[in-house]
Amino acid sequence: MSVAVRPSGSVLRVLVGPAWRAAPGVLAWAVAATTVAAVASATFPLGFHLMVDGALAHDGARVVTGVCVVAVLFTLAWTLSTMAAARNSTLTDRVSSYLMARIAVLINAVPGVEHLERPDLLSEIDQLREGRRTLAGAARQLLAGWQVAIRSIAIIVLLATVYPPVMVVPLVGLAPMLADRRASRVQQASGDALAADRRLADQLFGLATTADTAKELRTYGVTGALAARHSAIAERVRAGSVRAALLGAAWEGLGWVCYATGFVVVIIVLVLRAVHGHTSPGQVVMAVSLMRRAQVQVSSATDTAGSLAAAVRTARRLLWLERYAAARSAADGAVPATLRTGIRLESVTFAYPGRDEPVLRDVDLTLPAGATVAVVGENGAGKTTLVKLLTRMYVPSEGRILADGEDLAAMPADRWRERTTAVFQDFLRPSLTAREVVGVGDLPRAGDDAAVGGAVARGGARRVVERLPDGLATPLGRWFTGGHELSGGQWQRLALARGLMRPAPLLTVLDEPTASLDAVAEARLFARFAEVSRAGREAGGVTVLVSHRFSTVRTADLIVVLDQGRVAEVGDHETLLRAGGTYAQLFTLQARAYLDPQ
Ligand SMILES: Nc1ncnc2c1ncn2[C@@H]1O[C@H](COP(=O)(O)OP(=O)(O)OP(=O)(O)O)[C@@H](O)[C@H]1O
Repeated sequence: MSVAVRPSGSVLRVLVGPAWRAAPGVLAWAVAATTVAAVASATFPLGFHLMVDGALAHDGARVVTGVCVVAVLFTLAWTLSTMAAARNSTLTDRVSSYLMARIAVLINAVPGVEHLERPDLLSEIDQLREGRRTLAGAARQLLAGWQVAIRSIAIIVLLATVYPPVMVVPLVGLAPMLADRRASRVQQASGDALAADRRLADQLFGLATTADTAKELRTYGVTGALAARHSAIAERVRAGSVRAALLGAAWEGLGWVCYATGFVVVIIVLVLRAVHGHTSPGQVVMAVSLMRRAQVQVSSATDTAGSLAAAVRTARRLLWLERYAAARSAADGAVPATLRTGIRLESVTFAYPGRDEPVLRDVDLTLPAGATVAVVGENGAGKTTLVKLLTRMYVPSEGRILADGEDLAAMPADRWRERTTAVFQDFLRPSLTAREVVGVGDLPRAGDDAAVGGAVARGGARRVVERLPDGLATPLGRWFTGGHELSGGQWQRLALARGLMRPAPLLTVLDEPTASLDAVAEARLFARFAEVSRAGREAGGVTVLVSHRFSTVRTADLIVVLDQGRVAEVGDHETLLRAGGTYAQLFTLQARAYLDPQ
C-alpha cells in the first residue's frame, strides 16, 4: 500500500479552517486590515505623479494634493501593515497550538499501531509534525497572497494609465515564480528521500543522550560507535540537503535573470517615450516607482508561493491522516457485554504490512470464557503478534477473531479496548503522580482513591506506595523537579496495578510484564490476575499470559505452544506433559535447571 498524499478533498479547507476555528476574530481583523493596507500602499505613487507634474506646471494645488495623497496613503499603509503583522504572528501561534492538538488527536484516533510501526507511514507523520508550523502560517501566507493580488491589480491599473503595454510588466514576474516552484519541488523530493535517514539520526541521537539507554550502551562500550554512526548519517542528510539547496538556488537564479531582462527593456521603452513627449515626466516617475513596487510584489509572491506550496504539502499530509484515521475507525459492530463462549481465532494468518512472510499462519484456537490462557514459544514465535491481534492493534490478514461470535475487526477498536486491559513488557513509566500512574488504567476512575487503592493492593504494589513520601500524591519519574524515581520492579508493580484498574474486562493481557520480578512473585501475581478474572466470572473475561517461566505457565487453564507462527500444541499442563512434545521438553529443561542449577 502506498501512502496516499494525493487527496481529492479541499486543501483550502485545511489551509484556512484551522485559523478560522482557532481565532476567528483575529482572522477577520487581519483580512480587513490587510485589504485596506494593500490598496493604500499600491496607490500612493499616484501622489508622485501629481507632485512632479504639478511642480513642472507650477500648479501649487496639485503639488499639495500629491503630498497629501502620499502622506495619508503611506501612513495608513504602514500603520495597518505593522498592526496586521503583530496580529498575524498571534494568529500563527494560536493555529499552531490548534494543529498540534489536532495531529495528536488524529494519530491517536487510528485504532491500530501500524502507522507507528511502518517506516513509510512514520515518515509521513514525522513530516506532518515538522511541517505543522508551516501549515499554521498558511492563513498568514494566504493573506500575504491576497495583499499581493490587490497591490498587483492597483499597479496594473495605474501602469495602464501611463502606457497600456507596460501592464504586462508584472507578468515577467512569472519567471521567478515558476522557477521557485521548481526549486521547491527539488527540495521536497530531497526531503522525502532523506526522511528515513533523518529519523534514524534523531533516534540515534536520542539513544546517545537518554538516561534509559545510558547504562546498557556504556556497558557494551558502543557509545563511540553510536556517535560515529550518527555523524555518518547526519553527514549524509546534510550533504543531500546542501545538494538540493544548490540546485534549487540555481533554478531561482535563472528565474530572476529572466525577470531583470524584461524590467530593463521596459525602462528603456518608457524613457524613449518621454524623450519623444508621449509620456509626462511625472508619469515616468510614477511608472518607475510602480515597476519597483511590482518587483517587490513578484518577490513577495514567490516567497508566499514557496511557503504556501510547503503548507499545501503539509495540508495534504493532514488530509491523508484524517482519511487514514476515518477509514480505520469506520467499524460499528457491537461489543458483547459479557463472554459466554469466549474468543475464537478462525484460520488466522497475519503478515506485518509491507512484509510478505506471515508471522502467524492458520491459527485456529478457542480461548474459553473465564479461562486463563498461557502462550509460550521461542523468541520470535509470534506471541506478541498474537496479543496485538487480540487487542486489535492489527487485524488479521486472513481469517477472523470472534468474541462470542462477533468479529473483532467489525467492532470500533476503542470500544473493544474499553473492555480489555493489558500489561506489556515495555510498560509505560509516565512522569505523573503515583495515583495517576495507576489510575490511567481506567481513566473515568483515575481520581477515585478507593479504586486506585484496590488496584494497588491487587497488583502487589501496596508497599511501593507506602514507601513514597506523599503516598499516591507523590510525583514519579525524573521529569518532575522533586520527582521520585522508582526501581524497575517498583515501576512494574505499579504497571500491574494499572492493569487491574478496569472492572470486569473481557480480555486481560499480560505480555511478559513480570521480567523484573522473581519467579515466585510472578507466579503470585499471575494467580492474582487469574483470581480477579475468576471473581468476575459472570463477565466471562479471558486472561492471556505470555511468559517464558513455566512455573507460572503450568497454572494456566490452557497452554498454547506457538512454533514459528503456528499452533504446535494446546492443552493443560498435565495433558501437554503426558503428550511428551515441545512443551514437555521445555518444561522439563527449565524444571531441571531450577532443581539442579549446576
Ligand atoms: N512491527 C513489526 N513489523 C514487522 N515485523 C515484526 C514487527 N513486530 C514483530 N515482527 C516480527 O514478527 C515475528 C514475531 O514477533 P513477536 O514479537 O510476535 O515474537 P514473540 O514470540 O513475542 O517473541 P519474544 O519472545 O522475543 O518476545 C518476528 O520475526 C519479528 O521480527
